[in-house]
Amino acid sequence: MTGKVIQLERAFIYQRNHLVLSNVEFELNEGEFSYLIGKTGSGKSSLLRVLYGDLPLEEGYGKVVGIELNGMKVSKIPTLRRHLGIVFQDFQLLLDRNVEKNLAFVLKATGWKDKQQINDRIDEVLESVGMISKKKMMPFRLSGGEQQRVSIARALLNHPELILADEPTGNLDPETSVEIMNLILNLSKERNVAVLMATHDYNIIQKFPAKTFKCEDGKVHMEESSESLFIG
Ligand SMILES: Nc1ncnc2c1ncn2[C@@H]1O[C@H](COP(=O)(O)OP(=O)(O)OP(=O)(O)O)[C@@H](O)[C@H]1O
Repeated sequence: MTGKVIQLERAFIYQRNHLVLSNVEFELNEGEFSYLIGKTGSGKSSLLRVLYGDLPLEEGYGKVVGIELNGMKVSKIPTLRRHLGIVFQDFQLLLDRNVEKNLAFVLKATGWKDKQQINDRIDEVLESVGMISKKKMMPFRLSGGEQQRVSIARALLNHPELILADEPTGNLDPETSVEIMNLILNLSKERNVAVLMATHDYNIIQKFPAKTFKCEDGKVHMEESSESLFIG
């Protein structure tokens, strides 16, 4: 490892034929927490999608958790995803099964076979997000904050080096957003997991200042200071 979990050099990011971001130079270090901000449509989700292999990197160089994005074969995507945790605004839990089975599904899909190891790992991640008592609950019986805790637990299952979070507090009230931020920041610190979190939530950034990248006018640049932030 180079100590970098994300490296993009002269990267061009497209949605179909539409150029979204050009000449992107971007690096994130091991264990580092950072924000990705910018107005609606500025390219935050597109950048994250390139990083988790959901959009191809067509031009430039890219490496995420040690895996090169250039010309990455579809068959390599599961390997990339095993080293990553992804957290979405709308949680994306499977609604037809309980919390435990949601997590077991991911472990089985990523090659875990031993029942005892699967159970133990599920208990560990649920403990770490304070949700062990809700293991048998169906997702629709949980609050938004609880569902997001489960989705963070799911992201932790395979000991990721990097968590990519796309507006993880976007569907939560302000108080619950602060709880979820505390959880993400503590997990990042305790486990040395890097986080890149796209957000529109100015209150959260003010409350928890951190390194901030901004998508603007088809470019990504680092914000010098949180005082100059403007989020559309
Ligand atoms: N599937 C798609 N096909 C074509 N263009 C798309 C597609 N998805 C997004 N775009 C375009 O790409 C640009 C960047 O969108 P993107 O979703 O990355 O922005 P964003 O910063 O994440 O916005 P938001 O904050 O609203 O989520 C926009 O111009 C959008 O219209």
